[in-house]
Amino acid sequence: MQLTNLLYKVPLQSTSGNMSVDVMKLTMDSRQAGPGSLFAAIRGTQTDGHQFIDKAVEQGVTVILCEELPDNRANDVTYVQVQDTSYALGLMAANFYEHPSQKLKLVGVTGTNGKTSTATLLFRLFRQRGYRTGLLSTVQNQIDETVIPATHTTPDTIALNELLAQMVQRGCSHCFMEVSSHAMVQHRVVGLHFAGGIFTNITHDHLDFHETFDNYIKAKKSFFDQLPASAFALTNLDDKRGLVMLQNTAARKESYSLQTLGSFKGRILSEGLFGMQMDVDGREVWFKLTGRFNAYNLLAVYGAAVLLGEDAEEVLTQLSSLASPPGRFEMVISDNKIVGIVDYAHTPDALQNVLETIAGLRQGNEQVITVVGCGGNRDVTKRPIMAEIACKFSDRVILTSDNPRNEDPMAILEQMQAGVPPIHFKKTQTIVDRHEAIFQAVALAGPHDVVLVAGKGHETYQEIKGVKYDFDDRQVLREAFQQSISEK
Ligand SMILES: CC(=O)N[C@H]1[C@@H](OP(=O)(O)OP(=O)(O)OC[C@H]2O[C@@H](n3ccc(=O)[nH]c3=O)[C@H](O)[C@@H]2O)O[C@H](CO)[C@@H](O)[C@@H]1O[C@H](C)C(=O)N[C@@H](C)C(=O)N[C@H](CCC(=O)O)C(=O)O
Ligand SMILES: Nc1ncnc2c1ncn2[C@@H]1O[C@H](COP(=O)(O)OP(=O)(O)OP(=O)(O)O)[C@@H](O)[C@H]1O
Ligand SMILES: N[C@H](CCC[C@H](N)C(=O)O)C(=O)O
Ligand SMILES: [Mg+2]
Repeated sequence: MQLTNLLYKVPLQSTSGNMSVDVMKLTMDSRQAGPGSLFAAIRGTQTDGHQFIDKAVEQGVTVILCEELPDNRANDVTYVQVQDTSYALGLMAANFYEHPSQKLKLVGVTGTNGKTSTATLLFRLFRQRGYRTGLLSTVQNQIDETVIPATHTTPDTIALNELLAQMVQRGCSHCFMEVSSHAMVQHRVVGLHFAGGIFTNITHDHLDFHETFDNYIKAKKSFFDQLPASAFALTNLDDKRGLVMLQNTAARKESYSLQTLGSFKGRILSEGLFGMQMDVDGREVWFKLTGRFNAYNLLAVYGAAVLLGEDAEEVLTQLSSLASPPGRFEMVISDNKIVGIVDYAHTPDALQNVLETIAGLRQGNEQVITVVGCGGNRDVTKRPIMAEIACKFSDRVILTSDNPRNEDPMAILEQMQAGVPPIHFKKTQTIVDRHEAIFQAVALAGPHDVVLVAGKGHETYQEIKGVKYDFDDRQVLREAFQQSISEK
């Protein structure tokens, strides 16, 4: 694409060099830059992309997009200076891929918890309704039946537009995507046209990145601030910040609630381990998902589908046949009836929701044994809180490693231990090795007891010092069940 077309609507500060060059590829990584490509220098959290401009030039790059022009500029390279490279790149990626988001109905889901669940249920629902559909999620990206591995909850702006363009090419009419708070701050969705936005909830997370809760709220809210008037903005009225999110949006304001009157109203009638009965806008429906948090997700999915023009009754009938997404309250039951639950609860709020759901499903004096850890190189403030919640709602707790990444696993566990109230010391154990921790939990369990393995959900690896080792909580649970039965 001609550089001038690529720069359509991009606020420029200055340019130098030939502006009638052709750009074949966009990249923000100098290691991927070469002849015909445009390298965008982005100031990151680890390093500053501006440091790699010379390297990109050496590799024969055609255009440099930057916030600061280098003093020594190459004659055969075009330099474009903008105020904010990530923002400019967002607009340029949309131009480069010819605005795929305008050629399908794109719905974004934001919030601390429930994005993957909501987006995945919407994706499955719309596929079941016969639409070609796309999904961009933490677990995986999908173009109809084709699975494309995901590296982020929200892909970077270039990958994102490329994926959307592929969806359009494959005839998709809808795409459901997660919009993380990181994505908002880094302008990953800046050039996109949304048909709708959904807010799930907001609780503490990612304070390592956003620093204050206020910044985190602002990041989520900015998604609704940028929605066009043609879109719908569907919010959770029962969340304290539900209305704040929509304060400045131009989009049509819609809401859902389990507690008050919203555009879409639901009520849980009964709950069991294998599903729940709800009243949704006056219709009684049985869902295969359980837990109050899933009642919210289902209501959001139903509301969004209706706002996209689908028939309410048909939507509810089809929703009732859908199962939970992978690693979200996923059950593995042993031959002797120990109930294993693998859940991606990696925030205090999610952990509490899952444990409260389990507590609500208890019928007698079954024990709840929780295995939980916290990821390294992530928000440290949640560590003691998650340990405290685990203790409060469980009979036994085994603190273990999640993805330690580049931190010392024992140091993370010490921060978790600091949250364990003295009265719970006796029921708490610390086992660094996650495999061993799961085996120990199963060894402690008897028939009908619940073993909750929290934090990693669908993940099939454990990341330790830059290496991703094969690890699947569901698989390890199955192995532990087998061993416990053969020993008994
Ligand atoms: C905190 C964060 O979001 N980091 C993302 C960010 O990295 P960064 O800002 O640290 O980048 P950096 O390493 O400082 O480098 C700055 C720039 O120099 C460039 N560079 C670097 C080295 C080099 O040799 N040449 C070069 O050009 C880099 O490509 C980059 O453009 O930009 C990178 C390139 O797009 C991302 O891969 C990286 O995601 C990392 C892997 C990550 O873990 N992100 C997580 C925290 C994240 O984004 N999570 C959210 C959701 C979480 C949730 O909702 O629960 C997500 O959307 O996935
Ligand atoms: N609506 C909800 N409210 C609160 N907790 C939820 C909700 N939906 C799911 N959860 C809990 O949060 C966990 C993560 O859910 P999900 O993967 O859908 O969230 P997410 O927002 O996509 O998370 P991430 O930020 O990691 O992408 C689930 O395993 C469950 O424990
Ligand atoms: N998208 C989240 C996932 C956290 C999952 C947990 N298993 C961890 O590794 O901390 C993040 O990148 O912060
Ligand atoms: Mg997600």
